[in-house]
Amino acid sequence: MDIMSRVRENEPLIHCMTHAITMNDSANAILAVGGSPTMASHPQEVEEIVEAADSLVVNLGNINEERLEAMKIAGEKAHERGIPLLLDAVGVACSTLRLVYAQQFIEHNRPQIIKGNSSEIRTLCGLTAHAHGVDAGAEDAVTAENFAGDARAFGQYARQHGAVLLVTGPVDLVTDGETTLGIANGTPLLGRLTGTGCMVGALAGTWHACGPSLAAAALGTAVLGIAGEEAAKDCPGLGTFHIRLLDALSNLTGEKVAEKVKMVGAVA
Ligand SMILES: Nc1ncnc2c1ncn2[C@@H]1O[C@H](COP(=O)(O)OP(=O)(O)OP(=O)(O)O)[C@@H](O)[C@H]1O
Ligand SMILES: Cc1ncsc1CCO
Repeated sequence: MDIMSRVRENEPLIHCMTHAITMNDSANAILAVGGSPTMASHPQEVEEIVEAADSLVVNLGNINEERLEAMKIAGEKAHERGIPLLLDAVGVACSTLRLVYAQQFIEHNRPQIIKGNSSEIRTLCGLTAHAHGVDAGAEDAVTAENFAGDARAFGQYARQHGAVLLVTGPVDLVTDGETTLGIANGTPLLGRLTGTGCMVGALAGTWHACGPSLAAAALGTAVLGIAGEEAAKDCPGLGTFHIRLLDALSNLTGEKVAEKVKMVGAVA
């Protein structure tokens, strides 16, 4: 059975620690593909909640003191239990606080998937980056021309940290340092709606409960990209796109994804 069907059958419990800007969209994305979301972030209850979870997503967007503390407790619990753990490194390219926190989180808790846009992942890898706030700078985008070089640089970091890197943008790159996948699905509308990167993290974290990290990461971005393409058809504007994105997500199957996925520049 494919990972998408396994999630629909098992309804895994996904603990998704994210922020107000994207909380509702992330919970609905998880529900749309068959997962069961919890979103709690109180430091005094998060350990108990992660104890019961099948997968943890930690998103560094819009942080505050309470979330920093709760995400630390949750990350340690997930590591101790050995459950799937995804770190979404939102904002590490524009905030030293988040960068240092992410580096320590990765060191201590060994997330199996580390996600970010191209500027965020370049920053984590110690490469020059041109972030525009929490968005990626155009100069940092993965393209057909720089794909092989980016695959090498990101692959080295992935091997060193025993993690899959999930890098989003017009072309997405997923690598564990051995296998690198390029995924070209999507629409520019996804870049104009806030929180779509966070939805990719929530989705990858959901499939992470029922499948290997590389496949879960690739599915996360491929599925949002394909859903975006469906939602963009004859779309009058961003508001309708937002609603149709959820419609498309809830209707996608593994077969449809296999038919629609656009792989580019795969390096194995
Ligand atoms: N110009 C584009 N063309 C096609 N797909 C895109 C484009 N821009 C973004 N996407 C898709 O949108 C999704 C989110 O990627 P993006 O890099 O914009 O994340 P992000 O900057 O972290 O987003 P956010 O800050 O809104 O959460 C990915 O699945 C990506 O493939
Ligand atoms: C965290 C954050 N800050 C501004 S927009 C946004 C959501 C996407 O990253």
